[in-house]
Amino acid sequence: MSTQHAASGGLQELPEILTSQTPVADYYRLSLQFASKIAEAEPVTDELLEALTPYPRVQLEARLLQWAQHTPTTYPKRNLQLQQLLEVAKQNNWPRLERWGIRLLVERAMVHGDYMTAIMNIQRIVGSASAIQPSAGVFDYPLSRAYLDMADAFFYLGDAGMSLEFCQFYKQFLTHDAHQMAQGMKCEIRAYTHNGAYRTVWPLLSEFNQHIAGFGLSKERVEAALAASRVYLHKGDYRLAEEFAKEAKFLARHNQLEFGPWRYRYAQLRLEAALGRKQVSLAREFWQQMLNAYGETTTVTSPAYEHVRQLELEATLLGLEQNYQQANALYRQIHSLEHEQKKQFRLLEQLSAFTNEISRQQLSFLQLQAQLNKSQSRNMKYLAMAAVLTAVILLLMLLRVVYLKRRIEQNVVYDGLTGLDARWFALSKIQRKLTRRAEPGCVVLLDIDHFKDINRQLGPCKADKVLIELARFFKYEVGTNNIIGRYAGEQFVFNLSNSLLDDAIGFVDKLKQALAQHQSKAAGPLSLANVGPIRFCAAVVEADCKTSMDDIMELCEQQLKKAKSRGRNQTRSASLVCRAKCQNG
Ligand SMILES: Nc1nc2c(ncn2[C@@H]2O[C@H](COP(=O)(O)OP(=O)(O)OP(=O)(O)O)[C@@H](O)[C@H]2O)c(=O)[nH]1
Repeated sequence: MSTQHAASGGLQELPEILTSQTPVADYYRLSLQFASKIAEAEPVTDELLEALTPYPRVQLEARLLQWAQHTPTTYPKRNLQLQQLLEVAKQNNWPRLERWGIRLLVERAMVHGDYMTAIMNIQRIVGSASAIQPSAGVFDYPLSRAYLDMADAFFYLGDAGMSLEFCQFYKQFLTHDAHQMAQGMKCEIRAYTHNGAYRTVWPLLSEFNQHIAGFGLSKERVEAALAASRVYLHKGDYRLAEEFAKEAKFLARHNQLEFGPWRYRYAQLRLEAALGRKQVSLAREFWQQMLNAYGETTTVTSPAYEHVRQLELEATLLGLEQNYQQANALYRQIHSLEHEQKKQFRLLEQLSAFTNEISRQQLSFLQLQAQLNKSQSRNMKYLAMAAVLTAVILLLMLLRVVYLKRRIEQNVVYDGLTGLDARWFALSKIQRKLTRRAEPGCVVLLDIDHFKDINRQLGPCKADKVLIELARFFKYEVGTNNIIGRYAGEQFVFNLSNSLLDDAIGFVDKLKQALAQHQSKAAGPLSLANVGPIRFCAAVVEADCKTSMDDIMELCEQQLKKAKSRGRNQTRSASLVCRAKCQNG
């Protein structure tokens, strides 16, 4: 177990905090104490756990450590305890502690040969493990480590194919890490050897040798020799298997690496080679060496698996020694253990079939959902397009309606040819002006002389333009303070506010002169330049607020008729003013 712990990292930088009497200082002091406990591998005491009560995350870390420190004699009872700690980590969203707890659970399950539990728990972290470095620490569960554990669990469970897959996952993880690559290769060699795929094993073994030679990995050289020995054993070449086991022993001794687990491994390989060659006494010797080495070591990867292997080897040995009774007893034991494992394996198969079915259904559901989403989005697209199109059509229709309404309004309110106010509109405005004012004003009705001749001379279209130009001219002269409208064909009506009768007659005279001048200046395309002098007769009627528009216009028409009867270019006037005071409004 590593002696480094993150909690001690920042402590040297914060001496004041450590000496102060604040809750934060307490926290750091206790963290320090906790870190030193890990470093010295002292048991986490209940007192320490109690002292850590105000700091639940640190306390949970200490609880996990305490769990890990206990010898796994009461598995799986204590397993439940660990599950509870994991639940706390999960509820508080402390993912690293959760992963570390799962790792402890997996390690314990592997030791007890409970490979299925191990596999199921590793699956729990695969989605959440973020740390991938092999050095991510013992207080976490890096994904690379999880894959290797998965490969081991499947191998010991007897599924070398699945094991191989996880070896390859593991190998692909950190290709730049020489040790990890070597471990991945070993993992693959083990699976291929188990499956008897020697054609694949040999090149892989030589690749492994090249790899470790390139990095000077002396430990791995021992491993390579052990792996080669295992391959030859599987092939039935016991002599070469013995040679490579001896080579492994030599390399380990040469590199001062001869420690328990390896002594156990090469003794086991030599025992198997001796059994293969039916060298009974030699096999018994290696058997003893193997047992001695096993006693020295506590770090055999999977004690449960090794236990079965040992039983198998011992049974074979006893068989060769013709001690059939004991051999049979051992075989029965192996059979029941294997039966247990097979049960586990079958359960696992059922589980994976079940999870595969779920994944398949999930997949088809997702595909269906994707299709639905696709067609839904396509429908939505069409719907949106139709909505936009309808909106555009409606908008265009609305604009058309507004336009037509305005046209209708304009035709009603304004004269369509000249743009002046229509007769009724002009008269009602003039009436309003008159009634609003106290002073009388004048209304003028004028009629263009001999317009019939202009029509005849120019034709109706050009005569229209003459009318338009005349309207523009009169509007300009009358000014914006007064109202002017088209009364009928070539007749115009306008008012002169605040003008007495004489002023209005004067204005009409000036208007006649101005028209003559205007026409004389007119040139080019202007229609006024193309006709003879235009003159008009006018009727000027003075009125006030009391007179009705009908009376005014009736008088205007009478006066106009009189003017015409006198010839052309005449003006006639009359007054409807009673000379009494008008009331405003
Ligand atoms: N081009 C055109 N001619 C119009 C329009 N309205 C009326 N007229 C013409 O104006 C002429 C009016 O004829 P009359 O009422 O006899 O009057 P006039 O020819 O001006 O003769 P007096 O008014 O008696 O001098 C007719 O020929 C109408 O066709 C119009 O909007 N456009």
